[in-house]
Amino acid sequence: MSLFRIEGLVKRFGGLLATDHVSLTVERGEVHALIGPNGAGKTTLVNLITGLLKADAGRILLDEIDITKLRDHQRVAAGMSRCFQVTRVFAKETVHDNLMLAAQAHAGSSLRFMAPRATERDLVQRAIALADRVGLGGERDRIAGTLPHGAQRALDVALALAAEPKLLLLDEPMAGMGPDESARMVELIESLRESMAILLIEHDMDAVFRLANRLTVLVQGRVLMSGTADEVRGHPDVQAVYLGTEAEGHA
Ligand SMILES: Nc1ncnc2c1ncn2[C@@H]1O[C@H](COP(=O)(O)OP(=O)(O)OP(=O)(O)O)[C@@H](O)[C@H]1O
Repeated sequence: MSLFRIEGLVKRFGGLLATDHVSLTVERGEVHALIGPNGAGKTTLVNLITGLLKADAGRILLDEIDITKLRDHQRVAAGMSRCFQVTRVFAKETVHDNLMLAAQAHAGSSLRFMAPRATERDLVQRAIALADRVGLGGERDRIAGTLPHGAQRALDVALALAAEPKLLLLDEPMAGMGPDESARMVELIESLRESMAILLIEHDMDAVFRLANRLTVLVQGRVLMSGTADEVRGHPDVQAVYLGTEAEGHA
């Protein structure tokens, strides 16, 4: 069974079908990229998945649990975590304190931690492990707002990992990055795929094609196709509406 399934999802804004009966699956261990030209409905779909928007029809299942009607924090508890285009890092706190807060929030919401209660030492260990996991082990005492942009995004990923997600949603993780920072983010995402499924929304097509096992192409709210990188690249409709000159450089 697929870890994550969207079935016939619909979202209307007045007369506009922003999400038009979208279905897709994400398997365990998969990086699944969602691509499409501007206005295709990627952001709307992400907001439906995370619970920021309510679907008009259809279902969303995570590990066989129907999460369609769950609130956003309940979806996180069910195993879905999101990284934001706008980072939620507390800029005036240290890297370590940011991670402590995230670990604490998860301990408070996780039944596993309830008995026995997570001790301060457990949380410190967890914060250290999270910093190491995203390559910020040497920066734990640094004030988060003084980190370079790429490192702040890595910290944002670590905050999402604190919830121990089964599915991680990465919404434009490379936005605003130069080539070196992008390359480091690709490595980081690569290192995560063994322990969780990833749904990646990203404009950087080099990164997308390097990372994704499968891609879903959205056009005008509809799924044009889902397939491997080669299948997507070779599909004439995709080339026409998306990878062609019409949308060069855009996602
Ligand atoms: N709250 C809203 N009210 C009305 N229309 C909306 C709303 N949100 C999005 N839309 C419309 O829905 C369509 C899909 O928008 P969406 O932002 O999901 O696309 P996108 O693929 O994320 O595009 P981009 O890459 O430009 O962010 C667009 O036509 C947009 O104008």
